[in-house]
Amino acid sequence: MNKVAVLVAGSWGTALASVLADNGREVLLWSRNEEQVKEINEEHRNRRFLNDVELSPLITATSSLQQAVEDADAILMVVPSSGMREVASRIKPFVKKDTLLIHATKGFETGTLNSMSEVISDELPQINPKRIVVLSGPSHAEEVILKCPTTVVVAAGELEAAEAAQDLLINSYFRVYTNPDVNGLEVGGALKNIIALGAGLTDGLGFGDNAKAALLTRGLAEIARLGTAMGANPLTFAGLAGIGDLVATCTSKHSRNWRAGFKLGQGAALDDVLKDMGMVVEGVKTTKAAYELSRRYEVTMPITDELYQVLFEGKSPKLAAQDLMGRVRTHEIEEVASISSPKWQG
Ligand SMILES: NC(=O)C1=CN([C@@H]2O[C@H](COP(=O)(O)OP(=O)(O)OC[C@H]3O[C@@H](n4cnc5c(N)ncnc54)[C@H](OP(=O)(O)O)[C@@H]3O)[C@@H](O)[C@H]2O)C=CC1
Ligand SMILES: O=C(CO)COP(=O)(O)O
Repeated sequence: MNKVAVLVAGSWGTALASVLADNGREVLLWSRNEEQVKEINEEHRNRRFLNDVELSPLITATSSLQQAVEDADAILMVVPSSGMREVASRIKPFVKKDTLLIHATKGFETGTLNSMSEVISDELPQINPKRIVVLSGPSHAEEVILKCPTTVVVAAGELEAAEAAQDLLINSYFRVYTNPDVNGLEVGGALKNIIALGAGLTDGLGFGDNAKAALLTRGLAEIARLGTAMGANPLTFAGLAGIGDLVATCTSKHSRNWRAGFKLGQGAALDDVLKDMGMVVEGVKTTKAAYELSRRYEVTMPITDELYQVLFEGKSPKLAAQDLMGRVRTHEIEEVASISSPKWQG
């Protein structure tokens, strides 16, 4: 696996392209922005997203999707969830059926409530769905690009596909685990952004560490409740794509979701916060998707419900916090009647 296409040249795509280049892969990094392509090729920089870090000469940028993917042994899709279907459908004519397809996007499709692997599978029917790999875990681009020690996890229906992705990406500062639980990784990766928005909100409101710990812990409980109803292994949420990513995102200055929540907690309006960020804040759309998924799967998700009302119905964050604290008293741990966890064959 020597040639890898990375779509797109946002912060996470560029950081993953650097990991691949450090592993000796030839990387074609696609962007729809000609100026960014020129900057990467001529100056080896992607200043808008990753400041002044120098990129490897093994990374070549292109604005042609065909050129990026047609000779690629592997394609790494890192498009924000809102653009995944469009980009997947545009590459369809050029993707061969044995290409390794990995995605590292954290979100669900608005409207259909499809996961990203379902969207990719719809648009690229030539790829065996069991060979679509999900990459998730606690991994801020700003730290990966500086080669800070990072651990992630990849999941696919076929062990061999997950191991191929592991081989492609693992190195001395980027440790990659495998897991058969595609649903668990996709639910954990997407929904932690809701809780990160909430953690930012509580910090913006001036609540303390107790409130943040409560939000992380009870947030994890509702993520696991929905994930399990969708067929995930509850233990996945005790791993990198669950508690690992929650800790990294809810406590980090790098997190766009935390930063957006913080500004909302200080009284800013959602539209202004998103405009100022200039980068993707997946948690906003994911709050809507999770609110709808909780109804589809008949799962109680009080934090998601309150955040939905704050983001989309003008509820005050303070009242949302009061309402969460004033819920009817309940047990901490729920009975789980039967769990059927995904497993690899053989
Ligand atoms: N940043 C991180 O540390 C991590 C991010 N992720 C996930 O990775 C995904 C991408 O996030 P990230 O790289 O941070 O986002 P950024 O905001 O850094 O960059 C997003 C990029 O996507 C481009 N883009 C958006 N929509 C389209 C489209 N329809 N077609 C083509 N290009 C498009 C934007 O281009 P333009 O500027 O032209 O709009 C921009 O270059 C998200 O799901 C995020 O949750 C996961 C782990 C870590
Ligand atoms: O997913 C991430 C870290 O694992 C990045 O989170 P943000 O999108 O909130 O920056």
